[in-house]
Amino acid sequence: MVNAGVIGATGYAGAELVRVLAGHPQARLAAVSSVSFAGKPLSSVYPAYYGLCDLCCGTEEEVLQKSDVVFAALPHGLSQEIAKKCHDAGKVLIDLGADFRLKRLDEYEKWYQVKAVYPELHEEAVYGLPELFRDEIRGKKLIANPGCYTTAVPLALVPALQAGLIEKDGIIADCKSGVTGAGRKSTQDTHYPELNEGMHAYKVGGHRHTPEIEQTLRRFCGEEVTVVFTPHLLPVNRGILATCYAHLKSGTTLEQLQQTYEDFYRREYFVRVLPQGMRADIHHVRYSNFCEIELHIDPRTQMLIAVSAIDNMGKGAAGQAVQNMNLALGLEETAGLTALPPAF
Ligand SMILES: NC(=O)C1=CN([C@@H]2O[C@H](COP(=O)(O)OP(=O)(O)OC[C@H]3O[C@@H](n4cnc5c(N)ncnc54)[C@H](OP(=O)(O)O)[C@@H]3O)[C@@H](O)[C@H]2O)C=CC1
Ligand SMILES: CC(=O)N[C@@H](CCC(=O)OP(=O)(O)O)C(=O)O
Repeated sequence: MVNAGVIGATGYAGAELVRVLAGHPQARLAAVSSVSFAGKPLSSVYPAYYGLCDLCCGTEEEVLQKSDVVFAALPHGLSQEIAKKCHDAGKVLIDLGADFRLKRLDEYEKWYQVKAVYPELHEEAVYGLPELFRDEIRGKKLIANPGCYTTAVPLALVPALQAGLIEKDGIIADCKSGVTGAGRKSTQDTHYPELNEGMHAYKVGGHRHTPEIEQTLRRFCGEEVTVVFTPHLLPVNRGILATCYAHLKSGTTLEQLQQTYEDFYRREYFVRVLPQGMRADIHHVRYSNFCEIELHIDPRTQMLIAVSAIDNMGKGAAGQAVQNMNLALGLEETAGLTALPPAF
């Protein structure tokens, strides 16, 4: 059995990790931590876990001591010291935050306003998007788990980009997120009367996921890529719907695109390329690690429209983190992640 620990277990991503790990056949939850709820059972923070996971919230140090694999689900800026401690103690760290995602440290420092204190750890970290970088993740000890938008958008675009079926200029990612993406702390934007029955774009023209999406796309076309990324807040709990637009290279057909995506994801358990006529829907992937992709061509504008759907808490956070743990430890990649999404 693998001893897994969660730092920041009282947040949405941490609590979802606890739920996923509870169903993992080869992992046991060894320790969880919180600052605000120190000494209290996790089930007092999330009553759904009462009688099922009554572990008390301890300190970060306790998690580090008791775990072989540490998951950090903290606001950005807090994982660098944890990574250093895990490195020194030879433990695996899967960081759900953004501290190790950007390889260009000037970009990290600019977008997150944080100093990169251990450049060698940033160098060592691998980007945990298994469908795109699986071989880099196997056996590694420091894994940067991508965020929700930065998973949904590249999965929708990379097959076409790598195959040279779309232009790298003029890519647009128009995305909608459920409110759990904003974390547990309430704000004016996430306050029920102001959120319910509404929808708005936010951080337009400057969201910090933009350089992360560009970093991934760059790796599949070997050149700089600039993306227009616009996120919107949807009045639902879970889900990311990413509608991605790109100019087609002359002569590209829908049949060619469909075949390219089906071939690219043929062996991927978690990615479902939908046949023509089926719709990608956040409803179909809730509480799961699955991603659905739907493909269209607009013949008038000669653009690809690729729509992907994931659960921001699943494939966009905790599910993918467990998939990364499985890969890092040499376990079955799908272990603990095979439950069907609820049908309704
Ligand atoms: N929600 C999502 O869809 C996704 C989130 N992520 C990333 O995962 C991370 C966590 O996000 P999320 O769970 O949504 O956030 P929440 O705000 O829901 O939770 C934050 C957690 O961090 C802890 N925390 C906050 N400040 C500190 C501090 N100064 N020292 C120690 N612990 C602290 C809180 O613990 P306590 O207050 O109990 O001490 C809480 O457990 C973030 O980096 C986020 O960007 C990534 C992908 C998707
Ligand atoms: C709705 C909402 O606010 N979503 C978050 C993204 C959540 C996420 O993916 O977190 P990372 O920043 O760790 O990638 C946002 O836009 O910042």
